[in-house]
Amino acid sequence: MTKIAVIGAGSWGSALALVLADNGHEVRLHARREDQVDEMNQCHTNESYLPGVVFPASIRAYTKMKEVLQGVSVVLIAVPTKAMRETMRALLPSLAEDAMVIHASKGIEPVTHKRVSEIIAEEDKQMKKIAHIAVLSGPSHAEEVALRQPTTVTVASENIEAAQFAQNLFMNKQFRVYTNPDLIGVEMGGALKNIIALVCGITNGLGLGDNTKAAIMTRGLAEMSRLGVHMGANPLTFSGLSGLGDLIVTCTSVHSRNWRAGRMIGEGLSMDEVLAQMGMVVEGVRTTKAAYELAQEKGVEMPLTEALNSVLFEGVTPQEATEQLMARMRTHEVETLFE
Ligand SMILES: NC(=O)c1ccc[n+]([C@@H]2O[C@H](COP(=O)([O-])OP(=O)(O)OC[C@H]3O[C@@H](n4cnc5c(N)ncnc54)[C@H](O)[C@@H]3O)[C@@H](O)[C@H]2O)c1
Ligand SMILES: O=P(O)(O)OC[C@H](O)CO
Repeated sequence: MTKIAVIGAGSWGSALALVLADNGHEVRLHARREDQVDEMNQCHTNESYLPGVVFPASIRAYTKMKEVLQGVSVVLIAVPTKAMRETMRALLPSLAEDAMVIHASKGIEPVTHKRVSEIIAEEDKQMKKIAHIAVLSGPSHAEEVALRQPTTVTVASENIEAAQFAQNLFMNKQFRVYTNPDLIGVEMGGALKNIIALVCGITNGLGLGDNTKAAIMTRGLAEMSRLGVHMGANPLTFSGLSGLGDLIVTCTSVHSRNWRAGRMIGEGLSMDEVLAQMGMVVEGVRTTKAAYELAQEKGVEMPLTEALNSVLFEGVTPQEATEQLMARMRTHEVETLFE
């Protein structure tokens, strides 16, 4: 039994806290709101994020970082990527030496273009409290994990023993965990699939069908892999759970916030209207900006990302973006064969 702090009591932090509590670990959950802490401790529910789910009574929630980190050497962080730096700054002073940090967030930071593990390492540069960083990623909607439906994910770390340690923490009969040493590939896949899910949602909102969806998912995977490999990822990682697997679950499920946000944009709502309606994080919006900037900087071709960036931030309509994509210069499908 391990004492684990889960930072972030939204959909994903709560669902993973439930998995860890099911496995007999002592789970301490950090929430920002006092009423959410009271709800979890007294009613064992989290109605604003996972309605209808009853959590194991062993999960204890706190608002104070110092309290949640008491006696803890393993921390799981599940907050939106944009909150990662402020979360690290809040937790580092109370974090134990040689701690292990596992994150479960799926984004890339605009401007710096950093992956989440890079943000965590950068924030720890002065204090040097973290021994190992790992990421947990893969096709996993919180709503289904909380119902204990069979789910598979990957844990990646540059240190394979750390990945195996995390695998053992989470693995159970309904939650199967694989390991992968390719931290870059696993993080890039998890972040970039959100862009492709937004595009799929937009085409559904436009009333387009399955041919279009298949095209976007297939060519989307091609451009995700192209950028990932350029950044140092193993190409095979993109055919695994954190690549293709997560692409399928995010592009085809009504649970996906990215897909739903895309659909509303396709139906004609503005991005501000959509984000106001969602009330939960839509990681793909900021990650589109980050990936677009990164692809431009590195000279990597990412037509779908570029098209989505033009819709989200440059006033191009979804219809115009679709026409522009279809009118692109003819090209080979598998580019490396002809180089
Ligand atoms: N929900 C899922 O099914 C799922 C699955 C896999 C990965 N993820 C990833 O997990 C991360 C968290 O997603 P989520 O679904 O739990 O989000 P959510 O919107 O459901 O909850 C976000 C949580 O982070 C907290 N938070 C802390 N600081 C914040 C800040 N500055 N701004 C906003 N929220 C802040 C919120 O209070 C809330 O508890 C994302 O990167 C997401 O891509 C989510
Ligand atoms: O709801 P989304 O679109 O943030 O996707 C949730 C998970 O990342 C699916 O694996």
